[in-house]
Amino acid sequence: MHFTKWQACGNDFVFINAAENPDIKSISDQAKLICDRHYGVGADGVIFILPSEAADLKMRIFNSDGSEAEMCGNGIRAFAKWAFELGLVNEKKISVETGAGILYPELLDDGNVRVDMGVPHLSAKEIPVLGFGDGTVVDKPLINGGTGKHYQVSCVSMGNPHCVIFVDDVNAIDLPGEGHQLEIDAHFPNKTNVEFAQKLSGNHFRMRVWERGTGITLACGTGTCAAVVAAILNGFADKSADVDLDGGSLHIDWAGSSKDHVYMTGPAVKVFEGDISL
Ligand SMILES: N[C@H](CCC[C@H](N)C(=O)O)C(=O)O
Repeated sequence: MHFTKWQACGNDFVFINAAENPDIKSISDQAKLICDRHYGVGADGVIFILPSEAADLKMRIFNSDGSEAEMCGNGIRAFAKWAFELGLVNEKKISVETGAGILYPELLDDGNVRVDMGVPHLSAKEIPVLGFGDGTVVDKPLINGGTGKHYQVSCVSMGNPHCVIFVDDVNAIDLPGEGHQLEIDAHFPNKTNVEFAQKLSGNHFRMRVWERGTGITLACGTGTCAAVVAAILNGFADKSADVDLDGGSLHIDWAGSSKDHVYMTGPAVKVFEGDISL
């Protein structure tokens, strides 16, 4: 099976063009093997490029544990560049059908990609999160069942669930130990991605992430969007922010109301192409 490997701020994916490999089910059933960094290609996830009746193209994303996610922010930037390179689209701004709705990535002249990520989802029901009431969930207490630590969490969905925690020093966090416990916390019926964010100055943040279904990654695009939305709602930033992740930086804009779209700008780079026998 032919694949193309992309990375976006170090979050890396095996891309598969369904036109060449139509048997999505048997391939996605092997996402765990494909993502294995010893026995497979090695990646944080597998992304399929598919035809769509509702948009220019359709994207499906599978985490390295084999679970399918609604959306991938770093992935959709690479998706847009690859689709254009393959000639599947002729415009630099395209529509992509995802589990988070139809989203609009745009190729910029500097090589970056700016994505209209749609609106953030803030009600407990949409995220989903249980036990925090039905209103907008912005800043609620949560006990980390694994360590007993008590965190104030901000819950935001970008189509996929995020639990954002603001701390004084992200480097002091035991990400392997705490990330997984929070990912599977009972408040999150669909589990959650976990972001630890630290305000550096002004609208500049540092963030580390434990991703649902993958674990620690060098960056998470939807997670960065969720963290900036939470920062703005908590009064830690206004309308835009630059976020430094382990693998690179992203710029996020959001005007601040639940009807305003979130915009993410960042890089995506093709690493190599190859073939794998499954
Ligand atoms: N692990 C995520 C999917 C990948 C999202 C992330 N890689 C991004 O860039 O948004 C989830 O299960 O919701």
